[in-house]
Amino acid sequence: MEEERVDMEWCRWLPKIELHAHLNGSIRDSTLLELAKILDDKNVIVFSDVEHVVLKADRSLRECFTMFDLIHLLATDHKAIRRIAKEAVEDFAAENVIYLELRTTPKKNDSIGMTKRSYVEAVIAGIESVETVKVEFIPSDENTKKPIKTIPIIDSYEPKTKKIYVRLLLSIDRRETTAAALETVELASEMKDSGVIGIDLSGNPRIGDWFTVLPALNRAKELELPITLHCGEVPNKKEIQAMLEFCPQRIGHAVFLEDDEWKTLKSSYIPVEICLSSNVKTRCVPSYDDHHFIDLYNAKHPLVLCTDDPGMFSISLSREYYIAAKTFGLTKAQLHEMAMEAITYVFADHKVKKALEEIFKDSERKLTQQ
Ligand SMILES: CNc1ncnc2c1ncn2[C@@H]1O[C@H](COP(=O)(O)O)[C@@H](O)[C@H]1O
Ligand SMILES: [Zn+2]
Repeated sequence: MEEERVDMEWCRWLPKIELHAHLNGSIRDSTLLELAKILDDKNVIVFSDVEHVVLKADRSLRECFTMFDLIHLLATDHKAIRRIAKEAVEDFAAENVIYLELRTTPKKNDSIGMTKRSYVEAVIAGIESVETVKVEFIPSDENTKKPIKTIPIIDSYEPKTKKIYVRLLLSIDRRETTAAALETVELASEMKDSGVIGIDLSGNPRIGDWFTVLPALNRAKELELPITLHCGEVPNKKEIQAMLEFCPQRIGHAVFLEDDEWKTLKSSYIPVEICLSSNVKTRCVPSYDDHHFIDLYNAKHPLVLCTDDPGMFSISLSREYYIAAKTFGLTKAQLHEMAMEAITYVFADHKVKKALEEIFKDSERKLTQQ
């Protein structure tokens, strides 16, 4: 084996599983600027006001949510939603992401005839219109008898992976009412055969109340929809405890846990979606060196590296693996094992997990030959 050296190229080569990525946080800057130009032409916004906001590199957590309000204004209609969903899948595939759970908050906008359902249908249409890589989107579950949607590969574009599995999580925004959150959960259940696989709770962690969304999350449990919660992105002891007690299938972030909550988390084995750059860039964690990733990693706690918002933070999943390697001295074998471990935490069925295992077995063989 050659001298161990983890570089970006190797991290791109590594097959990866992305379990925490928000659709509207994954938009290319170039697309946001194009969408801004269209709205400028319609006199809805002033392009020059928006341009410097879009291109700003570092944002505090509060500034991120102001930015999301702007993004939601720019990517408002069904056409824009289709486009950003298509491009997001292409961009993840280009990083050799072989399985993507993309999450998004279904939005309603009466003035353009958008319902939560039509929003999700636009996302699905975008995913199905990807042409640069084969997309396995509709679950291949025998009971549904639905064909796997595959699209021929176009030669002119070279994605790292030849096939990407994509599933959708519907997000509840913490600003929503109980009724609105319930509507999202019912929609997710109705769209189970259309590629929707679970529920996420996200949004500005300083806004909203756990007990407002709890009835909807309980309903999701009843409907056997897997759940992931943004947990402890800001200090909120009561809420963190309530979330851990709720026992979701996964949690995201887990930054501001105190000793007793760490104990509860570690004994619960709830997998944690780790978002290194998101936490550092939003200043929730002071530096990569200070990140709780290494504590969980050393404790062999289930975890998966994720991007959160690759567009918003100008990052990629390959880069997150590279940062983990550089910051914590992880070897190629350790990174490969960590990437492969994520199979256990995906919400997709056994058949998909088996297929992912095969891909990692193959890359493991190649790794030993490197
Ligand atoms: C930075 N940390 C974060 N913490 C909490 N929620 C976040 C987030 N990043 C993104 N979102 C959630 O995802 C939405 C954008 O994607 P969608 O419109 O759903 O596709 C944001 O409005 C917020 O609700
Ligand atoms: Zn998130």
